Amino acid sequence: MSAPVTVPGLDQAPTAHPKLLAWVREVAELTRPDRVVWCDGSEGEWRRITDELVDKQVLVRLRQKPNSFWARTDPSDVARVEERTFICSADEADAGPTNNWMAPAEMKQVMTELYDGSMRGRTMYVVPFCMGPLTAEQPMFGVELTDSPYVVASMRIMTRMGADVLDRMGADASFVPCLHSVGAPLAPGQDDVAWPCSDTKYISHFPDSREIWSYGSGYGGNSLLGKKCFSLRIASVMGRDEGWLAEHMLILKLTGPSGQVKYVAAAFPSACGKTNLAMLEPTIPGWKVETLGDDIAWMRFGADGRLYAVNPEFGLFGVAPGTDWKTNPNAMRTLAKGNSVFTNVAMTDDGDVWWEGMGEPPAHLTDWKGRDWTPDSDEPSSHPNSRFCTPIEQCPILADEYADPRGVPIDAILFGGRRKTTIPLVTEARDWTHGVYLGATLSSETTAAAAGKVGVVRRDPMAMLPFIGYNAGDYFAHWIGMAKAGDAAKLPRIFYVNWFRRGDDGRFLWPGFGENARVLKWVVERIEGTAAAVETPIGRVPAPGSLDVEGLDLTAEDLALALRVDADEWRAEVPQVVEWFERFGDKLPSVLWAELDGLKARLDAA
Ligand SMILES: Nc1nc2c(ncn2[C@@H]2O[C@H](COP(=O)(O)OP(=O)(O)OP(=O)(O)O)[C@@H](O)[C@H]2O)c(=O)[nH]1
Ligand SMILES: O=C([O-])CC(=O)C(=O)O
Ligand SMILES: [Mn+2]
Repeated sequence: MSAPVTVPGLDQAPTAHPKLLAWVREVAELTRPDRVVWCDGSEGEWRRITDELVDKQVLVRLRQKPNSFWARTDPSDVARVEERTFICSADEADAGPTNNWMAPAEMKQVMTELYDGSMRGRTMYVVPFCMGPLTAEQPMFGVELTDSPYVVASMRIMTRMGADVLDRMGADASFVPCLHSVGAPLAPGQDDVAWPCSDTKYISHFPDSREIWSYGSGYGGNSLLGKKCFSLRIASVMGRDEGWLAEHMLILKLTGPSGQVKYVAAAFPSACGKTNLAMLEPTIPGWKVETLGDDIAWMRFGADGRLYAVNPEFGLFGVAPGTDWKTNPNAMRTLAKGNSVFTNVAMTDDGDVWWEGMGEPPAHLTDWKGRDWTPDSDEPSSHPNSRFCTPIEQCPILADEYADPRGVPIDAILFGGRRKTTIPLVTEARDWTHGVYLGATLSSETTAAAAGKVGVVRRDPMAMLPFIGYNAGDYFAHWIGMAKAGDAAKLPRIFYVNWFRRGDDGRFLWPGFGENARVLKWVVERIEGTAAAVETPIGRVPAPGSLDVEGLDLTAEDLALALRVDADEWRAEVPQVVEWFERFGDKLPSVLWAELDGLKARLDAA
C-alpha cells in the first residue's frame, strides 16, 4: 500500500461525490502524477490546453481553419489494437470466442504494475463526461482519468464534458470509471516526446464492474474511452442486462418528396461508409437527409412499442482520406467552421490540412510523419486511418431531434460491409429473424481502422466484431429476443447493403456516396409498399425497374452486376458461415442454424 501523498490539485475537487473522490485519490497515489487538474470543459480550459500543446509542438495551429489543430502520432500508434483489447469478465465463457480474455484479478495485477508511477512528470486530468444528452432521465456518466492533454481536448469535442456533468452527477450518481495512461512516465528533467506512448498496450474492459483500463496508446479508439470502450463494449453489456441495444450504427433522418419522414440506422464496419451515409447529400430531387449520428446508436423500445435510437456522442471522429467536397460536402462544411483536431493528415504550406481524395495535390506538403511531401513521393501524404475530430453541432444538416433524449423511432436498419464480390447492392430481409441472420453473418474486408492486414474478408456481425462486450452467441440471442420485447408490427425492417462490389476490372460497380440515396428511396418505398422486389435465395432484391436510376450515369450491365445474386458465389459462402456459426457452440440460437438450412435448401433449388 502506498502512503497517502500530496499531489497539487488533488484536493481542489469541485465535487463532493465520495466514490469519485476516493477513486481519483487512489489512482493518483498509484500513478504519481505531478499534479491533478479537474476539467471544467470551459472555453478558457480549451485555450490553456491547446496553447500548451502548441508550445510543446504536439499540435500545430492551422492558419486556414479557425481554432483548429494538426496532430501527428507516433507512427506505431495509429489505429485501434484489437489484439491488445480484452474483455475481462469473471467467467471466460462470457467473453465468448470473439474476444481476448483474461481473468479480472490477473489483468488488474498486470496493469496495476504498469500504472505504478506511469504518470510521473505528467498532469493527471479528471474528465467528467456524459454519453447522450444530460437531460436524459438517467444520464450515462463516465469519468476519464488521463495523462494525455490531447485526449482531454478530443474528449471535449466528442462528449458532453465538464462542470455541468459534475453538477448533474451530484454526490451519488453512478459512473463508469475510465482510466487511461499513455504509459510514458518522465524522470525529473527528462525531455518529453511529441507523442508519448508505450510498446506495451492494453485496452481492458471489466464488464461485471463496468470499468475501463487503457494503457500505452494515445490513439482515438484506444484512448477516448467514452467512444468504443464505454458506448459499445460496456454499454452492450448494460443493454444485454437491461433489454436494450448499443450498436455501431449511424442514425439519419430521411424526408421524401411528399414530406414523409423515415429514420434509418445503419451498421457498417469501421471505414466502410457510416459517416458518409449519415451526411449524405441526395442526388435525387425531393429527398433530404439530416444527420443524427455517424458511429454509435443506443436503441430501446418506447412505450409505443417502437425502437428509439439516441446518438450518445457529441462529435464526429471521421476518416479523413476520401472526404471531399464531391463525396461528403457536409463534412467539409462542418470542418470549415473550425474547432477541430486533425490527426495524421498532411499539412499544406499555408497552414491548412490535405489528404488523399481531396483532388489535385499541392506541389508541397508536410506529410503525417512530418517529412516533405510532393506528388512524386512514394507514400501517401496522410495515414489511411487519419481522422478529423469535430463538433457534431457544426454539421449544417444536423437534425433537430439530435438533442432529444427520447431519440427517434427507427423505421429501417441497414447492415453493410465492404465486399468486392457476392453481396448485392441491396437485399431486404424477409422478417426480423432473417434480418438478424443477415447481421450475424455480415462480412467485410478489413480496413486501416484497426492495426493488422487490410483487405482480408472476415465475419463482422452487426459490424460489432471488435465491440461486443460479451459472448457473441448471447448477443445474437439478445437481438432475436428484441422482437418479443417490442411490438412485432412496429419493428424496423432490416436490409443488407454493399456499396463496394467491383467489376472484373476492379472498379466499383456502384457510384456510391450521394447516389446511395437511390437505395434509401427503395428502402422507404419497400416500407410503404410501393416498390417491387423479387424473392431470391438470400432475400428480396429490387425488381427490374424498381430502383430509381433516372439520370444516373451507369450502364445496364453494371447495374445488373451490382444487383446480381449468383447462386455459385453464395454456395461458396455457406461453408464459411457454417464454420463461423460452429465457433459459438450451443450459444448460437438454433433459429440461426434454421435460417442457414433454409438458405442452403433455396440455393439447391436455384
Ligand atoms: N466506393 C465508395 N466508397 C465509400 C462510400 N462511402 C464511403 N466510402 C469510403 O469509405 C471510407 C470510409 O468511409 P466513412 O464514411 O468514413 O466510414 P465509417 O464507417 O464512418 O468509418 P469509422 O469512422 O471508422 O467507423 C472513406 O474513404 C470513404 O470515402 C461509397 O458509397 N462508395
Ligand atoms: O475507434 C476508432 O479509433 C475510430 C473509429 O471510429 C473506428 O475505428 O471505428
Ligand atoms: Mn465514421
